[in-house]
Amino acid sequence: MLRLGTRTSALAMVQARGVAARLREAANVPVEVVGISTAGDRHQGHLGELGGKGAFMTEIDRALLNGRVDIAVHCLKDVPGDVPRPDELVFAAYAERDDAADVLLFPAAGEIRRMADLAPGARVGTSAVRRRAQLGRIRPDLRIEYLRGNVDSRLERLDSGEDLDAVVIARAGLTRLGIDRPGEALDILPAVGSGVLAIDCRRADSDVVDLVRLLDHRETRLCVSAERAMLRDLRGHCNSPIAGHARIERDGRLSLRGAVFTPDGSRFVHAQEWSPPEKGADLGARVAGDLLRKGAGDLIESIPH
Ligand SMILES: NCc1[nH]cc(CCC(=O)O)c1CC(=O)O
Repeated sequence: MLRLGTRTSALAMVQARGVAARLREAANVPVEVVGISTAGDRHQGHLGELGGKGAFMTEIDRALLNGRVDIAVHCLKDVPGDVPRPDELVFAAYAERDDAADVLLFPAAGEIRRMADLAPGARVGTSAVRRRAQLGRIRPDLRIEYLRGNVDSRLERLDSGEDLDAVVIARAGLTRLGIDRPGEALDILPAVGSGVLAIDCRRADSDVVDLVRLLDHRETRLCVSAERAMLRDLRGHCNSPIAGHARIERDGRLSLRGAVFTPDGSRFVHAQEWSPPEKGADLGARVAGDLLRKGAGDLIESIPH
């Protein structure tokens, strides 16, 4: 029996049950999902007060390290790029990437269905600095309100009609939760790791690592290796508006686009490079180098954290 740990949010649980089902099918082993409450889920205020996204990781890492669970499932997007992972743990699989897009959603009872129809100064909810910055580039008039919490509570606040005209949510999250509502896919660069589930194991548990490897998706791993290498070299912190997205092009090469913004998006640097598919780590380093030469370091350092 394998025990699979994850956060207790509806999204985390639905993701974990999906991974458990795929493991049972691929490896013919019983898998039990264990919900683990994390500081990030318990805390209602600004994530920065807890030191950022790592607030979702600590308890789950501990449960893996002390043997309470054997496997953990994380949204890779929520795994900080500026803190090294524990040496004893390894991401044995990256599941095939789902849609990486960010979608703008509107109150269910209203008439508005497109950003172009939002009035000047309309209020848009998001907690992501990357979304805030890129919305600022498209529609500098919009008022961005800090909104975090699980998908359901964000949609509830939107639909209450009280104080928001739109919210930005990851398409992958909506799809996994089976939420089907009209929205507008935003033409912005996604977060590093968006739409990817990372499956964590104890490195020394070679039997478990071998089973979990059955779920690894090669193209996703290649893309992720480029995106994460870029993120690492940029030394971003949790308030850094950083975007990065890799893909395998039709000619078989791996491409990576990266960008770093000021908080309001008024200034930014952008880079894109290509490499052979197996050279993701080099590609990430090259794109980061290019961004840093263009001034990304100053943009990142000028933001308080
Ligand atoms: N930051 C929270 C979070 N982490 C991963 C997802 C969705 C799934 C994904 O992109 O992997 C979401 C929801 C959202 O950003 O709206």
